[in-house]
Amino acid sequence: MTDSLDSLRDQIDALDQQLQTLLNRRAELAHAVADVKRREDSNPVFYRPEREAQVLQRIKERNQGPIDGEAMARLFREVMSICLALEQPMRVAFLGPEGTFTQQAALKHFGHAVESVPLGAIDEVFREVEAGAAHYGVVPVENSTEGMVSHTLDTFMSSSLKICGEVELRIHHHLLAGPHTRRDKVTRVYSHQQTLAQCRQWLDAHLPTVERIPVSSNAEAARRLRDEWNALAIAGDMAAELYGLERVQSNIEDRPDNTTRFLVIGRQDTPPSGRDKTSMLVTGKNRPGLLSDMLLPFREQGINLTRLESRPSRTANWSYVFFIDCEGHKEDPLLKNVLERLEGDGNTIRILGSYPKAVL
Ligand SMILES: O=C(O)C(=O)C[C@]1(C(=O)O)C=C[C@@H](O)C=C1
Repeated sequence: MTDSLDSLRDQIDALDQQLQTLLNRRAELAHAVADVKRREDSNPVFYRPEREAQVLQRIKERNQGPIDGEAMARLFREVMSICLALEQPMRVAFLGPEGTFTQQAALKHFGHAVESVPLGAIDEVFREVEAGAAHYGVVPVENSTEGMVSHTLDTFMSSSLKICGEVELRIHHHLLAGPHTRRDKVTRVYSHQQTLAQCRQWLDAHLPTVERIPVSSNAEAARRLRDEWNALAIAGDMAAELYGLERVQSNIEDRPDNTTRFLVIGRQDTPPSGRDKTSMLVTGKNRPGLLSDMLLPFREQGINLTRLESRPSRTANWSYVFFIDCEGHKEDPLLKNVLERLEGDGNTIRILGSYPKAVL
């Protein structure tokens, strides 16, 4: 005979009580961990990205369902966010305004117990963290459709901050209307330049005569609709919700796998987690074969490169800086060997950071 509704609810109540007790016990242990950190270090680092990545990865691997592994990991992400806030309240700066995909990425990575602080430009996020006004920052670094965010790469060249983590976000763009929008009188659509480019084919097919106006961010595009009657905007879920906009059409991005990668920046080095990446800046004397010689040690040691970008070095014309991402941690023997080889060949290397691969 199947259980009655009341009996099932009684079982749920009993489990909820156990879960509540266990979660508070876990929080007590987080407090104790914070005490150990304070005893061991006069300038303790409470946020441990390598530990969080290990916890979340293990949650996903051992999950038996029926809750989906990703959903279970997101649940524990929030539990750890609350535990970390008990150890030390966190301020995380991000490329604003409120409602940007960067804020979405910051909350996905740190959970909702952090104080997220919107700033107007990428270099302002770096400065906020450098000044100690925020513990960490989150900035966009590349999009699968439009490529790299050059302002982020350029800012690293003049910053001492380290990369402590990465976040990958599937990007869905929606066509939005404001409370005063007259659908039959629309003459313009607002969005960030990259977003307009990522929706180019859809706009050509559906709004070919509507003027496309780039603004500083998708959230700013959404914000403008509050006061305008002849405009539409393209933005994501958070911006639509934040500014109370109506979805005219969902998911208008040209590429369904459109993903943006974000970097977490801070002032700490991150120990190995077991599933890491390393980002570095490499410069060398401009000569034929410079780049191929730079890449040879990686191939010889069997280390996979995940990104390679070049940017003008700004020190001399036609002199370039190479941004290289590879798998592994800078403490790994094979990668250490590669770095020694590169320096031995006369290149200058600056490790931007070794950090856990994105788990969520
Ligand atoms: O293990 C630690 O170092 C903790 O502080 C505990 C904990 C957790 O809740 O599991 C919380 C914050 C850290 O970023 C990592 C993990």
